Amino acid sequence: MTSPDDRFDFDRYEHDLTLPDADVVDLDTARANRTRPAPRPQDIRTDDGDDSDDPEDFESFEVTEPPLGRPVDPPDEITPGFALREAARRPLVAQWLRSWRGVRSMLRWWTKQTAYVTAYHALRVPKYVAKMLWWAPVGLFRGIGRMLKWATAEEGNYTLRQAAADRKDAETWLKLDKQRQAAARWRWMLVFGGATAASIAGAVLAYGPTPSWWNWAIAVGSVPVLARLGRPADKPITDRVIEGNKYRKLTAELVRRALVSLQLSGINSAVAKNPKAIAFPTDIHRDGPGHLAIIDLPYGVEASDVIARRGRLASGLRLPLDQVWPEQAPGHTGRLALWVGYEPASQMKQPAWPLISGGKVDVFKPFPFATTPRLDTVDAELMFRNWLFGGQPGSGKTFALRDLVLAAALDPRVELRGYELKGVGDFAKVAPVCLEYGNGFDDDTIGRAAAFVDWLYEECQRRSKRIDHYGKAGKAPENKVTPELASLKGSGLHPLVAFFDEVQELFSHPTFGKPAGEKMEKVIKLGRALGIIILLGTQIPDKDSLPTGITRNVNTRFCLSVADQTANDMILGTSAYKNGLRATVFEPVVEAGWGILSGLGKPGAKRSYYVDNVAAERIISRAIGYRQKAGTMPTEEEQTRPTGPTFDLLADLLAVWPEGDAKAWNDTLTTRLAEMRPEIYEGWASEQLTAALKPHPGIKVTDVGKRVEGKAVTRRGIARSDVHDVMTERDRKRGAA
Ligand SMILES: Nc1ncnc2c1ncn2[C@@H]1O[C@H](COP(=O)(O)OP(=O)(O)OP(=O)(O)O)[C@@H](O)[C@H]1O
Repeated sequence: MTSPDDRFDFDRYEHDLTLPDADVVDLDTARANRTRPAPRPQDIRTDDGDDSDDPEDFESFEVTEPPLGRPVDPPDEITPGFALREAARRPLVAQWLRSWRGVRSMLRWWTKQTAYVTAYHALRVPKYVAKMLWWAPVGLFRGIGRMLKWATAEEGNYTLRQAAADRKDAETWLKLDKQRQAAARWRWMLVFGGATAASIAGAVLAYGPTPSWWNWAIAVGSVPVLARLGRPADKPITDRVIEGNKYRKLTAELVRRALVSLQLSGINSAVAKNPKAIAFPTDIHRDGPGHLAIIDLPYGVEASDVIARRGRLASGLRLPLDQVWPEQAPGHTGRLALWVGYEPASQMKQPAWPLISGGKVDVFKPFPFATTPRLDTVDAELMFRNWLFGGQPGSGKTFALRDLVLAAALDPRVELRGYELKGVGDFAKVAPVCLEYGNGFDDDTIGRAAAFVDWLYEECQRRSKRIDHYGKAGKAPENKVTPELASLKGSGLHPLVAFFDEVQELFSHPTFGKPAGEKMEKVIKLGRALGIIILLGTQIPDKDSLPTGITRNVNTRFCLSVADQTANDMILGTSAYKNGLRATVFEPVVEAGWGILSGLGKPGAKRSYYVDNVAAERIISRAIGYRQKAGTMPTEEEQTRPTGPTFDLLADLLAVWPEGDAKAWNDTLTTRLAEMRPEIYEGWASEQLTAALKPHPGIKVTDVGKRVEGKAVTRRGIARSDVHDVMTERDRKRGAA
């Protein structure tokens, strides 16, 4: 049977198949010219001879790789120059030796560790001595036994001789025995020599004229050695210093294990395919009092995914939570910086605040405010910033807020005004340099705090006119307060720091809360460029206690320990928790001062400097000195002190109340008040009394009807029981404070 190909007349149709413009190619030459790719192992034939020339061989055929075209889309390969730059070169000098801070923290850690180990063992010396005395005799006999065994030179040789005997190899056996005898000869000589010398030394020590401390010195030198020889291998003389959790030097393996233990599918599936999917672009190295690992996570895994699982990571490393500090590393979102301290942060001693011992502050420049887990200093700024401090009771927000107020006090240009609405006097030390200061959570103080917010708004308006004026004069190029304008006496544009601690008391107040919140939002928006710096501290971050308009506009936030995600995000902003900024990991009281600082560089965990009342007093006395020199110390007349009212309206009202009346008209009351204290109440009408009673929402000003000469007359008035109740409550609160 013929195949279809056999029936085709190639010669006849050849010219029809050749295209006019096409080249006629000699296929044999073209094939010969084609560069052959290297054969793959499976293509290499093992039969001998050149089969391609064998016309009889129909089963074998040449296998060549299909010719590869040019890559359509060449892979982005790292160019050699770039790769070289990126290559992790080992640092010439170890990282920890490069900075004084690194050396210091290393030495500090080492000294601390050595001191601890020394003290630990020193306490146990009696126990060690008893153990040594117990095991030393055993060691003596064991040592003699070992020496005798060594002298016979049987070790090793015996087995070889036995093997020769088994093989019936007499010649080898004799050679080996001869060797043993030669070795044993000089060993025995040494043993006898040593034993004689030891006996003589013993006799001299026992009966000779040697001082007794020699005996002690020899005992101290030899007993531990003998005890070491005598004790069983599993019973060390000394106790282990560290059990369980301890500092572990970070290794790539440890980090990989911990990351895999997070159960992040992106990490686990990548590592299952390629164990090197977790990469380390630089060596793990010492960094401050701990080790730092820079980690490139598998493709698609974000550093924030890991940061959000800090607890699991610490578990994977078998370390306490506050020893493990993952952070986003610069470069790309999948690069993680994992710092592991030598010891938990709660046990690391924070250095003292540099501003306690000396130094002025320029609010236009950064000053130390906090430390990182590595004990690096974090600088804060005040100018053109508003701050929000949030945290549950005992988180340390008042102390952190006070640090900023103390720093501001050290700049004599700064005007300080503030309210502490908790009423315990945390800011009392700062009061002497404040132009306005209030302390308490009674309606009176809260009312004044609200009035202060109104005043701040008016101050914004005044300042904006001044800025406009100086801007036209070319002295405020960006229509902002400049250091020159701030220092210019009489410019009215000096920095003004207004602080409100426990501000939730103000914003959640039934009367003043809403308007104060709205005004504060405006002040925060307008005041920043005008040199007005608002510092707010709150413990209840919900929309009533802290209007969202305020949180949105505050540019610097310090979120200390909070109970839940909602509180966390109220302070740090939406999605902060999701992005791994979680102040919920800090424990109140135990980790007081720790929080997430955002708005100043890279957000992360920071601990505010701890300044106690004694140190605060020292700082303020220095601040008073600077202010007196600069002529900016507020005089007593200038200072507003709402804590001790010069008159007590409520008490005065009760004193002048018309006998037997449950309700009284405002007019009647103001007339009687003016009679009693004309210096204060002279000229008061009904409206003044209504306004003065505003801080006391418990006293309702209503229409009160009375009969005057037989006719019913209605005027604005109040009830005695309201005044009485509010006054009792106020006095009770004051007593508690
Ligand atoms: N940076 C810090 N380092 C160490 N301890 C601190 C630090 N800050 C505060 N503390 C301690 O924590 C305690 C509570 O601090 P603080 O009064 O500031 O907390 P708070 O959050 O304002 O709590 P509360 O609302 O109950 O007043 C302080 O008495 C102080 O001893």
